[in-house]
Amino acid sequence: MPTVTSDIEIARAATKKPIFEIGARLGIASENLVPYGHDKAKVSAEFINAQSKKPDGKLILVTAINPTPAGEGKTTTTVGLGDGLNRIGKKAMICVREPSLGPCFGVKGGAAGGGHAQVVPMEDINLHFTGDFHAITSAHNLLAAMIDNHIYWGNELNIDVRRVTWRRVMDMNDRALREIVGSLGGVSNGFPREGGFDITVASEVMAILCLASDLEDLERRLGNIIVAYRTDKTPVFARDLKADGAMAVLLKDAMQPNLVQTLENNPAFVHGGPFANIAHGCNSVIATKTALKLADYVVTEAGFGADLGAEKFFDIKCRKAGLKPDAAVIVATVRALKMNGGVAKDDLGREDVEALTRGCSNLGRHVANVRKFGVPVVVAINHFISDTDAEVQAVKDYVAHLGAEAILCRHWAEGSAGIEELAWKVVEMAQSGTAKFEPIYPDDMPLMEKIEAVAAKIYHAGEVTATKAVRDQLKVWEEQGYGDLPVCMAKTQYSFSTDPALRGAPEGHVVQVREVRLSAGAGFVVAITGEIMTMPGLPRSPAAERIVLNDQGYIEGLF
Ligand SMILES: Nc1ncnc2c1ncn2[C@@H]1O[C@H](COP(=O)(O)OP(=O)(O)O)[C@@H](O)[C@H]1O
Ligand SMILES: O=COP(=O)(O)O
Ligand SMILES: [Mg+2]
Repeated sequence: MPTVTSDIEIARAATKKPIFEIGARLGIASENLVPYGHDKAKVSAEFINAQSKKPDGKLILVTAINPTPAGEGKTTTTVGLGDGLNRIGKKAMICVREPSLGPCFGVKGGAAGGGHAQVVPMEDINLHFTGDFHAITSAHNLLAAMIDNHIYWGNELNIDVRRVTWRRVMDMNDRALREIVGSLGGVSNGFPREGGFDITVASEVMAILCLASDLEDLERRLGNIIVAYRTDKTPVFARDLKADGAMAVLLKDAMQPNLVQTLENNPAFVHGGPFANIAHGCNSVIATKTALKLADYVVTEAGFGADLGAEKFFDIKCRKAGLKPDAAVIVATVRALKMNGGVAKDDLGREDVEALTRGCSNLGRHVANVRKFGVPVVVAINHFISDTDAEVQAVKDYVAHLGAEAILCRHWAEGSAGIEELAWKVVEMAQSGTAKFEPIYPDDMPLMEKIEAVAAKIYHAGEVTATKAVRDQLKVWEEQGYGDLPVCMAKTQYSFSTDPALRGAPEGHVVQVREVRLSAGAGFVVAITGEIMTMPGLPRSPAAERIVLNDQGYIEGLF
């Protein structure tokens, strides 16, 4: 097996251009860029507002099949495809999410792409970047502190201390903080109550930043956050605590998209970072809409498999932002197809065409699902060194039977030179005008029926179960005027079902909705199914154990 240069070594060897040059290629003058060093910058709100009259470029979504724990290369393929489009002479840019420190120091590692398809500087992007996540964490926890402080000083709003729904967040995996009791230690510390921490990427503030159209909309949405209920079950909003102004101040800079570049010096926005299993999983609307004004082709990603990220990209982000996607790329890997065909994680390196063909049922389901949104689909086989010709051919043959095309892509190993065929295919699809995007359910469908529509049409569930309390809560929110909101399904990323071990394309399974949460600021209702966690834990041997500074003070172990 040839030695593989690590992502961080490739990224460190990159010849980056000054960020002002990258901006100039997009028509962004230096006075409209706020530099963070020489290779990162935020784009000014004034410049963004001045682009509104320009025509939009074509919008391409990169999604995937149900992944292995390592991920199947959506971000890598988004970067590679952006480079590939520029290589064939198209004016293209990419929009991806900011990585979370949680998976970076936990299991999955970074989220800046991989191999010769990365955004750089990958260390900065995977660590503190431009501080957006710290700002989101601070804004979220300021609100939490103001809730307990209000209760401490007499609780004029008559908050029912048993019904505070706003938790705290931290951008790190820490199971010990999932359920805590705060304000212990006596009178001066306030009124003890149960609470807990979620990971920052699951925060409603993150979702608000990603869905807000500008600073005014951001502040309005922040004010709409429901933090608690009174004993008469009426909601208490962030604006009742006068927290929205200060939160917007903390988020002012974070609202501006971050401009960086790929290894091949092509422009990239990296902005916003919600996960797609516990949140909506898409980068910010403001970055995507701005990119559409600056480039002829915009390639963006949505987290995990198409049952999660793509469904939310279509039903939440596109619906609410008025975006009309022109094409979709479904990333498939031989390893994930074999895992969906029943092969154990440790045996994925061995050729097994039979298991792979069984696992193709997962790919076929995702192709059919994306087509239900009226978006044309192409499959990108993200080539891994361990793939055999027989396995790759089996995927191509299977996809051909679906009336679609599967294109072998070697961008991880070769950069843009390895993905030209996909780039040409995406151009053909986007220019064909065949896309007729429609969300999977209408705004005025009752909330429970929306959950049932996603479960039936996307997950192929046979039934959705929910307690009377959950159903009554949805009815109350409809009476309070939230019935037109989309739903955001919190579900395992490993299966169409709520059982992470049920791979492939299960039919007729039962989706149990155990809890619902109203994100009144973000503008969606979260339906939590199965055992999904909003604060992940660290694995037995976290990646943090291998992330160090070497003798020259350089970072090692980030991947
Ligand atoms: N073709 C490939 N060969 C080897 N490793 C890859 C390949 N594509 C992606 N990777 C690695 O797999 C991991 C997941 O890739 P990523 O693009 O983050 O996936 P996703 O965005 O779908 O989670 C990263 O560590 C990346 O470097
Ligand atoms: O929300 C999850 O994103 P990835 O699939 O890119 O890990
Ligand atoms: Mg990713």
